[in-house]
Amino acid sequence: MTSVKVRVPAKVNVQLSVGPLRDDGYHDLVNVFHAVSIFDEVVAEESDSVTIRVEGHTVDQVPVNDDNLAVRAARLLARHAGRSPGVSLRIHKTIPVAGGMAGGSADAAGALVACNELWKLGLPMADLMELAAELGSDVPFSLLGGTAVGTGRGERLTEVEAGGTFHWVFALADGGLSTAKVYAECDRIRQATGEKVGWPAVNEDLLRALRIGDPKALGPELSNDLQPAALMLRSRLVRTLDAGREHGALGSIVSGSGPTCAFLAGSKEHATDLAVSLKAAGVCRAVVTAEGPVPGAVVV
Ligand SMILES: C[C@](O)(CO)[C@H](O)COP(=O)(O)OP(=O)(O)OC[C@H]1O[C@@H](n2ccc(N)nc2=O)[C@H](O)[C@@H]1O
Ligand SMILES: Nc1ncnc2c1ncn2[C@@H]1O[C@H](COP(=O)(O)OP(=O)(O)OP(=O)(O)O)[C@@H](O)[C@H]1O
Repeated sequence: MTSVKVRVPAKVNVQLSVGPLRDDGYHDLVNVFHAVSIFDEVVAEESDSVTIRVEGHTVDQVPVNDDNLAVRAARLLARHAGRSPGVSLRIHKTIPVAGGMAGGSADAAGALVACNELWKLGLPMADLMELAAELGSDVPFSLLGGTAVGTGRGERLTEVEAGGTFHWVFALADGGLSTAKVYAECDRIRQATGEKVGWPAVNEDLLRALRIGDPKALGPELSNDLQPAALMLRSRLVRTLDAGREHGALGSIVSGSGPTCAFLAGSKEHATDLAVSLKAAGVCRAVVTAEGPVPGAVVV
């Protein structure tokens, strides 16, 4: 039986600047994405109907019906290509579920690439990117990978050439956070404090640090406008972030909508040491090291 396997990375947002709430319920962003070496695998096999199986940690929270983003991606692609959507999808999840690392988006991107190959559609990347944007704001980046600036709701991407490999430590939390609820909390805080919300702009110092591959310069530039909202909804993350700083992380930040926390290290050895310290501090469910940037969804 023909089968296609695709590997798709998680992301961390090294800058997430959130503009005002738009009429369509989304926010305009400056979203600097960075793909890291934590991967989900999507396997697509020929089938008469659409089926989905999900394996891995905390997969009980992942829908195994038409709500699954990978199933939605396969159906959307089939409709676009004017063919039947028959495919058997199997997902092996390593990216934390509802963790702020674009796990569902990764699976959607993986299904687009896998089905394009399985069904021999030969659609170009540009077409897949358009379909990806229909599925979710983070899905185009999961296809592209690397490092990129996202504008609009995060779906319009411009690649950034990173000048080296960055070493990261991720503190995974128990239980996820809903992305929509975190954005809503961000709006609530802004309204309550009367904060004036400006048009987001890319941080040029951050881009420079990425381009020259300098983690010491990148660390202090990491920023996430959703962090106060994530900390309000999950106050114990304050301790997690503090522990990273105390143990010498160059930068400590909530990843996207959280609750995963990301720590930047100066080298692979530094990342390993930091991971050991964070584990010992008992401030999270699990600790993983990863490096970035890595490519987006690829057939393996
Ligand atoms: C937090 C991030 O992960 C950072 O990369 C993304 O902005 C979220 O991307 P995503 O999970 O693909 O989100 P979507 O599925 O497009 O939207 C989920 C919900 O998040 C909110 N949302 C998302 C993107 C955006 N630019 N503004 C928003 O307000 C909306 O309430 C939306 O209904
Ligand atoms: N293939 C999938 N994998 C994970 N979650 C999925 C999938 N399909 C649908 N979902 C639903 O999407 C919700 C968000 O999960 P996801 O792992 O994408 O969150 P996230 O990583 O925080 O997203 P992001 O970082 O893009 O905001 C889950 O609670 C789950 O109900």
